[in-house]
Amino acid sequence: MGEELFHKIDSDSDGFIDKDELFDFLLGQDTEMDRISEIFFELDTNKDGKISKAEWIDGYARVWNQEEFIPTGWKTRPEQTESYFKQLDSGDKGFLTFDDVKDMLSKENPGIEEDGLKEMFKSADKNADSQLSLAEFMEYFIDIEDCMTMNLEKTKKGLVKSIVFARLRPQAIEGGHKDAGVACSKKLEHFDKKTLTVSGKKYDFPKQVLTPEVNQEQVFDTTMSDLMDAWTNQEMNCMLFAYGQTGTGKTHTIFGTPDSLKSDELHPDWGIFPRAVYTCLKRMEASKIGWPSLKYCLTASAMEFYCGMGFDLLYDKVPVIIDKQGQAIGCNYKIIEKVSDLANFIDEVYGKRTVSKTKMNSGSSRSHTALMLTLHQTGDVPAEVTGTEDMPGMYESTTFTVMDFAGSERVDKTGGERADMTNVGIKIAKGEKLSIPEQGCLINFELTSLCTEVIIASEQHAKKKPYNPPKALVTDTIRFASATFQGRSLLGMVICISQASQNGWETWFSCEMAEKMAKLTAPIRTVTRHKLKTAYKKAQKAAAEMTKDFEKTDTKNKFYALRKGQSNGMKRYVEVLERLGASDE
Ligand SMILES: Nc1ncnc2c1ncn2[C@@H]1O[C@H](COP(=O)(O)OP(=O)(O)OP(=O)(O)O)[C@@H](O)[C@H]1O
Repeated sequence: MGEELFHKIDSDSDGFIDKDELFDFLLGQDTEMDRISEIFFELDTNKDGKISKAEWIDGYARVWNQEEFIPTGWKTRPEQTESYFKQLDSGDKGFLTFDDVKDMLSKENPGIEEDGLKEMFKSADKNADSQLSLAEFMEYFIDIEDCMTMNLEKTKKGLVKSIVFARLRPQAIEGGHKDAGVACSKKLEHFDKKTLTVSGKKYDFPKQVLTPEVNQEQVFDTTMSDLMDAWTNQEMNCMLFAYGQTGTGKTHTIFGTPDSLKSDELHPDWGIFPRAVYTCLKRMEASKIGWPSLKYCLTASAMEFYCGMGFDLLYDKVPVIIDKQGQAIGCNYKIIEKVSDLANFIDEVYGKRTVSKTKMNSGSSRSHTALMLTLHQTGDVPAEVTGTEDMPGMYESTTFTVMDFAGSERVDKTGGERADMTNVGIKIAKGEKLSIPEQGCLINFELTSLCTEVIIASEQHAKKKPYNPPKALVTDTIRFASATFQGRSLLGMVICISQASQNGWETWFSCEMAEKMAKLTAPIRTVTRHKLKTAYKKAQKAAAEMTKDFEKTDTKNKFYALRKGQSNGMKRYVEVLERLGASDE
């Protein structure tokens, strides 16, 4: 707890808490200015004007035994509210008595006498059993308005800007990310919390540079705060591009260590994906308290884009159709009820990915992977929300996609001859296998095309014109990702960067790409809400048609695998809607 809190307060992640950081944190907790100065003085034992981690760990418990600790955001982050409830619950009873909450109430309401605090307790204690259950505690204290607030950056025309971050990989002690002291045509010369300088060019596109010492929790809190809110509370689809040279830590950033995925409790090594699952499930549980008609189901799907085409990683790698809206049709999915359900999902996904050994990473991914978490929600929507009338049994689904892009690399690093895109195109058309340099060539082509699409989309939106992703001469990868540029999803991006001198060119390429992505401005749309029963009928009809199509298809027909995947995916979707009660009378 002490260490976790240290990182939370150390907002610039320089390894020290300075006075401003402590003030920022504690003023938010309603602590008096004088008391904050006293706390700072007490913790800064060597009086160098900053609190090191050792000083913090040493003094934290001492100081906070005198102060009751209230975590930041406990009223706006349901996932924090639960842990705060547990902290207050002396003796792990599973409920709170007046004595448990008395100090917290008096801190929150300075000047109110004990009788007044008792009145508050009574108001929260709905069933008058002198105990606050988690549900009662949340219902009384959670600030729904604040939960719904996002800080998206917008242009004057109201277009939403993409949210781009850079994460620096720690120096490796061996392998391709150990500094070999080799001069390269480009060089990472400097980085700080906001900028990166590569060969004289200063990049200021990152909303924040996540420096090497930044831990997994901080990466999630920083990069995902708005995306999580958009996805779980604001009816928006979200897409996070993870990009970087091979071995720079994309998989580490997305998933974290394999062992950590066995845990269902918050784990320090979890990457973004398990944290998103954990936070989403906690939020849904908390939402059910204030909104009893809510039912939800979280599903995970995965697609691989290899040789420009999409394949379902959860169903025999059958091809997936990307429709005109850039949506993947008929992907199979797994139901995720707890974080440890992800372990199997990830084993399956990453076991099936097309991986080649390159000089830089023994398990380098030479394909792009889309990992999709879809939150299906149904419930009665009250008139206060619709603005018109009560709408019973409504349904919506929002998807959070992580697009794990294979990195661009110079040919001499992948090991092989230089490839040419025309020959690559001919080979793909003939269905021939690509060599590693040819896979690299296609990857570079797709990444460059994506940047071009960002520029076109932003120009169109600035002119108040719609952007249409290209239909011809593009790969499925680009059609899928560029739907985001239309405003169908809120876009975030994390680029992972190596510090090693021999990787300067790749670092420069990553910065150039991220700089372009950061220029994206789009009119972000919310998803459409339907009646659950209507969505169910439509899905049943589509599943029946697709199954009929598939059953009529000969195994030798080139569309056999595709139709098999579609019919399976649609049947599974029908099952999800049934889980939500769509078939109940
Ligand atoms: N921030 C970090 N902290 C600790 N270890 C890291 C970090 N980033 C990367 N690593 C380690 O570096 C190695 C390579 O990282 P990872 O597999 O995540 O790279 P990648 O970018 O996904 O590569 P590829 O594109 O080839 O799949 C792993 O052993 C990982 O644990």
